[in-house]
Amino acid sequence: MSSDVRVHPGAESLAEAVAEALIARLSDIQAEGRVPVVGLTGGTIAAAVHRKVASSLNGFDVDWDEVDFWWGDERYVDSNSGERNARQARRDLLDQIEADPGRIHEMPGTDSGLALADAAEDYAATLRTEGGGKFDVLFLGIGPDGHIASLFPGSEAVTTTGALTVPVSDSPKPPAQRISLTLEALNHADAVWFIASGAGKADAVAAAHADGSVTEIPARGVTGQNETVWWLDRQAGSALG
Ligand SMILES: O=C(O)[C@H](O)[C@@H](O)[C@H](O)[C@H](O)COP(=O)(O)O
Repeated sequence: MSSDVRVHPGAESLAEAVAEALIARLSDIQAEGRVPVVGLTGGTIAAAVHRKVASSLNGFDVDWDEVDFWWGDERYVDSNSGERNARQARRDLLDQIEADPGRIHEMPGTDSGLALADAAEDYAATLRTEGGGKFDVLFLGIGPDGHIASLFPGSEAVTTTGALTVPVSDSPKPPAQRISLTLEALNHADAVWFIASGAGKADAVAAAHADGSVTEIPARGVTGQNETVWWLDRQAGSALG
């Protein structure tokens, strides 16, 4: 896999660099007269990026009312649960920048009353009808096992084709029930920005850059249509050759 690897000294400088790059990208897209589409992820480094975006003075360059936000995966729990990726993103970013509620496209929670499979299908339908899916920037955290979104190694979800979303009922990382975009859907993104920090990610990052099975290391299976960037801190990049 050929991709752009950008290594920063630590989590703080990494989060700051990613935040500034996102702001610049969104501002450029708006200058072209388009509404940018962003795919968010969960995790600690994503939360740090969200806080940096919210506190950046350059954030004034972006018209935040005119940005669409989606998620690559979500935990299938109550939509008010603190476990939700969306809850974290709202608290650290979306509420701070006063994003347009009509442009925040959360995955359903259990309080929707939908069965897991129907909830996954519901999000796929929303992606189709509301023009999502063609992300300008799609963020992906990576797990120490090489998972991205809620596509875990060896799971059926990794090999699902012909669908935008997949219900995950047996996630090895709690909670067990999740909704994830499929590899096919993730691969529609214009730019894919992987973000990883800390020594615990070093082996997964190196494995993602090595040839081999995508089922074994799902992170091997996603590249942007135009750009793939691995945003790392020094520790996360320490096992790259
Ligand atoms: O739903 C989840 O469990 C998380 O979203 C998860 O997929 C996360 O993105 C990665 O594991 C990286 O997380 P950290 O940055 O916290 O290690």
